[in-house]
Amino acid sequence: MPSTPASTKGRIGVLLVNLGTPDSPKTADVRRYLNEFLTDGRVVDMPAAIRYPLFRGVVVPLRAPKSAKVYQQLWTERGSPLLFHGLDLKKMVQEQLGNDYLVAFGMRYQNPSIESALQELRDAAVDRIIVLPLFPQYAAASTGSVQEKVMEIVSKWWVVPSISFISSFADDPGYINTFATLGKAEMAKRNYDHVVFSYHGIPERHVLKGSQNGYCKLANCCNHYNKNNRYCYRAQCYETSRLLAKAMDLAPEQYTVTFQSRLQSRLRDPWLQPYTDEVLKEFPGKGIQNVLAFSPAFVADCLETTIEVGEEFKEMFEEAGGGHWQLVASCNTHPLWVEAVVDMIHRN
Ligand SMILES: C=CC1=C(C)c2cc3[nH]c(cc4nc(cc5[nH]c(cc1n2)c(C)c5CCC(=O)O)C(CCC(=O)O)=C4C)c(C)c3C=C
Ligand SMILES: [Fe+2]
Ligand SMILES: [Fe+2]
Repeated sequence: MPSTPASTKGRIGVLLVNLGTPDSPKTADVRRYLNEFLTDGRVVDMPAAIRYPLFRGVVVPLRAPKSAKVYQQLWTERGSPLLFHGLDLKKMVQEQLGNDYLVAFGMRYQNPSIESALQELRDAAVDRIIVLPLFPQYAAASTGSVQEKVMEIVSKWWVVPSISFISSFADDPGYINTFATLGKAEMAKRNYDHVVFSYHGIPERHVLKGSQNGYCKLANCCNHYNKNNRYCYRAQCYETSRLLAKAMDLAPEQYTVTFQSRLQSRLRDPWLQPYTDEVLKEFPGKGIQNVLAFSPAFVADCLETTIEVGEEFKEMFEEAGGGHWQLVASCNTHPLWVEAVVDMIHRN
């Protein structure tokens, strides 16, 4: 008989998840990635009988070669930034959390898959699993899709462990402090006339579908983040912006909240507005010459930050007569961000 009873407590599993990225910037790999991404019913919420033939047969074949060119611009020696920042974050969070925890990293689309990351935790017989989708603001198309995938996988396990989800962290003090610190460092280098908080867009329809008891009407309802719009993407984007502005001592007239990356569709369904590309073209006419741009919907640099905000918007701003456009780097593996993630896990 052992002198002390063995503890029944195992390690705590932590699953960090980001969106996903192609395995390489080759058209074939980009096509495979887009096929998986854009046939997800939470991303493109059309009936499956239309979605699959339309996207696999028309949209993705047309888009893949163009997207591949952009991914070629983004690619580094270490591959896609979204992937290597995620793997680096996982390592650093593991070091900080210590041996009582086991941290795994997965992507919603492509590799490393959520399935492989969950299997790592299962093999280690973790006691319970904390899932942190790396999306600060809740969207059914991003966070919701990760939650659905995790539940689909574990529902097939014979023993289903206790699982908790950190569904959003739009107002998390550590997340806000990381971006504010990065922003202040840029502001110390030069004077800016205006700040833009540019979030990934989603169709307006997605916000309305998630509206509880019809509370959200894409108007002032989103101005205050409260129990009625707890999971409203738009309300959370405004709340993040307000908190960032407060942390950087910005008055309301010194910043604008905008939405980027809308998928142009012939159906012309509206996405969240105002659109970043339209707003920035009006800045020079208003005497705004120096703009500091944040992309707070992303905690790791990726195609949407480095290329869209850092290069494409910069070019558009300059063509419209603007002076200096500067992207604030994302949280990536900033020590404050690693600490913020560790705190969120500890609090869970
Ligand atoms: C912030 C979280 C994200 C939400 C919400 C989201 C919604 C969403 N996205 C598309 C279409 C595309 N997004 C693409 C890239 C992309 N999207 C996110 C995050 C969210 N998307 C990230 C982190 C990335 C970058 C990935 C990388 O590899 O760096 C792309 C691919 C690029 C391109 O071809 O333009 C598409 C397409 C839709 C339709 C959508 C809807 C609800
Ligand atoms: Fe996206
Ligand atoms: Fe609202």
